[in-house]
Amino acid sequence: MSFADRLAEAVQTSGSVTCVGLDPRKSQLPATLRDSVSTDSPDAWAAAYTQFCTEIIDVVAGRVACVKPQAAFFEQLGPAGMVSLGQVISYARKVGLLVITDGKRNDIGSTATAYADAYLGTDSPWGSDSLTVSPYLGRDSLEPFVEVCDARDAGIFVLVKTSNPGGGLLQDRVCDGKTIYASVAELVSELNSTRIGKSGYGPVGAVVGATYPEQLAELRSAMPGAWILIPGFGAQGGSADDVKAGFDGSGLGAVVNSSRHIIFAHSRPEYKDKFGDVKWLDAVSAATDEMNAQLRF
Ligand SMILES: O=c1ccn([C@@H]2O[C@H](COP(=O)(O)O)[C@@H](O)[C@H]2O)c(=O)[nH]1
Repeated sequence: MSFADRLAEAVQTSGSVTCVGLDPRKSQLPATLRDSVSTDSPDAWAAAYTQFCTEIIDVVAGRVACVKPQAAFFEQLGPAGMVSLGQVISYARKVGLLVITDGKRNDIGSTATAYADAYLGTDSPWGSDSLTVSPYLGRDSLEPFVEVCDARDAGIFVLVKTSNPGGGLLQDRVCDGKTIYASVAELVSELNSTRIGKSGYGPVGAVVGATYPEQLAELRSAMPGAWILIPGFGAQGGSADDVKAGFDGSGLGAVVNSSRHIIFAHSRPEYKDKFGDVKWLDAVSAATDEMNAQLRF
């Protein structure tokens, strides 16, 4: 089954459009886990990251649409962190969760093929269902990813309108009468045009931040066949109202990512007293329920 159709199925069976972001940070791990790291070595932290993420995965499996490990936090630990990332991807897939690896990769076409081969598809070394990619190198840098998506029923999410405050510096520039983000959206739609599956969506998705609700509405209409990954919910200020426009009439078409507000829920003021560090997994569970409830439109 194509990635787009599998994502639709994951949303329908879990009854959730939530994507849990797996962004482990040493200083924010629950004290119970942080204190178990006996030597300050990359290997020890990597083992803690694997434990942290797999325990979260156990709590959210079947209750959310997908997970999004952020490669940067694993890369911070060097090779040991990369081993941990591999373990986390494979564990999530084993328990039936779709994985979006957030690596924002891309390069010239021949190198893009190597990235695509590396990350995409169950038989690839990383075994991820999908990957975030940058459009900056142009169409010939995206096509190799799309070819691998076709061959392996995988997906990509192209950065279209990012959630950060400075993204507009380049993305909002007007060129040939339209914004750069609108031009990227056109490219996303073109690449999907011959690849739309049963769910009405193709393998080429888009990243659009919850922090730009007006542009999200514009981009939903501009890319009717593209799944939208919406980061920026929660910790970056995006709300349920802000992401509403990302969905189609059947409640499909978008998944909303929250990382810090779910995985570090034990330190949020509203959960701290009730759960604290000891019951950090209960805090993850409560934050997941809360987000699911907010996004039930
Ligand atoms: O435009 C973008 C693209 C990616 N991200 C990533 O999503 C998560 C957000 O984490 P929160 O803790 O929920 O803020 C993180 O991995 C970012 O690198 C994004 O925020 N915006």
